[in-house]
Amino acid sequence: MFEHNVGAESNPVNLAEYARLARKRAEPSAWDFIAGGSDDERTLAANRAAFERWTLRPRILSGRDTVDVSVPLFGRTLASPLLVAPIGYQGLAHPAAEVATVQGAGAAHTAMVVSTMSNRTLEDLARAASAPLWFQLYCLKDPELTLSLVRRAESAGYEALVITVDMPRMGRRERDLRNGFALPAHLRPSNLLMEASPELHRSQQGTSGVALHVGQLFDAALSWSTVERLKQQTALPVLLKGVLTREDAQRAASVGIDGIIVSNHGGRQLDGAPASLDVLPEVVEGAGGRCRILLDGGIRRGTDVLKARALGADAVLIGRPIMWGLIARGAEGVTDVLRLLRAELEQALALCGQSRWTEIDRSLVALAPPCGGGWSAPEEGL
Ligand SMILES: Cc1cc2nc3c(=O)[nH]c(=O)nc-3n(C[C@H](O)[C@H](O)[C@H](O)COP(=O)(O)O)c2cc1C
Ligand SMILES: O=C(O)C(=O)c1ccccc1
Repeated sequence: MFEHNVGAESNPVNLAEYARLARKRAEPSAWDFIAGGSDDERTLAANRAAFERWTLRPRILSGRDTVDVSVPLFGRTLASPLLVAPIGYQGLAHPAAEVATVQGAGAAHTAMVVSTMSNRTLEDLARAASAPLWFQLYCLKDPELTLSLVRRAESAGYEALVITVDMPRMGRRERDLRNGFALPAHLRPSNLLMEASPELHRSQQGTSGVALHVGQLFDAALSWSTVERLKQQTALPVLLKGVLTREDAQRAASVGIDGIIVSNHGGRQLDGAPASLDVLPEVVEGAGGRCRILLDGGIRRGTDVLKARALGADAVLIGRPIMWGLIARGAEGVTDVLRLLRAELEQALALCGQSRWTEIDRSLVALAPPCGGGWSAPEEGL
């Protein structure tokens, strides 16, 4: 359905072309870590397939010639509904690691979520920022260490706390096991002041150093009481990332959680979990208007962003395509990926006869029989 070779080498015009460029440039085991999912990668594939099942219902003769994609969120207006998803170990993608991503996102006026597992300190990243930053928290076995990360994020000016709740342990990423993937010795989880564990850097076929490290560090018994305590301990808006059911959305709302990120972690955790888009409506229902709803997983086109909005998302996060931009072109690549996606979104909005992001509703989409073709980037590596 979409064949595109011309210009892909030098000047990508869409995210698929960035994927191709990045794949050529990346070190193969780093590419596999970034691109891969868990087990059979069914959930990874499902994220994309879900978008292909919806069509848009454009309305004609709207008489409107402006588009406004700004979105009010947690007391501030974001320039667009796109955010950079939290991604750990970005030193695998570029020597400047998260610094380049922060700069690239800033140039595109796009908010970014910084991972607990960044290769630069959260303070260094705050200094490099020119757009809002949120902090993504992995709850660690040591509750004092966890709380110290929250305090550091508050002091550095981060505007929201995203608690990732879908990784009590790391999914089995078979590409990493096959590659004996480990974090190269020159890279560190810089926010964690203690000595890095040797396991993290030990390459051994059949094991993942990153997964072993997660097993040592992360709270495998993470529970609602931990989340409720953290909510009481901070004045920042708190979001839960990794909610996929109505029941959990109801509970999150009832304990005062400010936002939910509907996510299956880009197909990297439970394989067999539903596509995030497919469960968006039930999560919206469960939250009952009490939380803001964000979504990530498989967003590759402006029209995907529009579909997520029509089904109830207030904003979306972009994961792997940011790494494609970073690998291909550093900070400028990140900016370009975000600009391309935003331009596609504005174009799609206008062609749908809409002028405001905030006014889009369910009537903009309809379920359609499979129309063939679809996303053809090599990210799945098949
Ligand atoms: C290489 C990589 C590292 C990631 N690291 C984190 C992380 O540190 N914290 C987190 O909450 N999510 C992490 N994620 C998940 C992303 O935030 C996001 O949920 C997912 O990538 C969205 O799907 P997409 O890549 O299809 O856009 C990571 C994803 C990738 C691909
Ligand atoms: O790989 C991931 O999905 C992820 O969340 C992570 C966790 C620990 C370190 C780096 C990335």
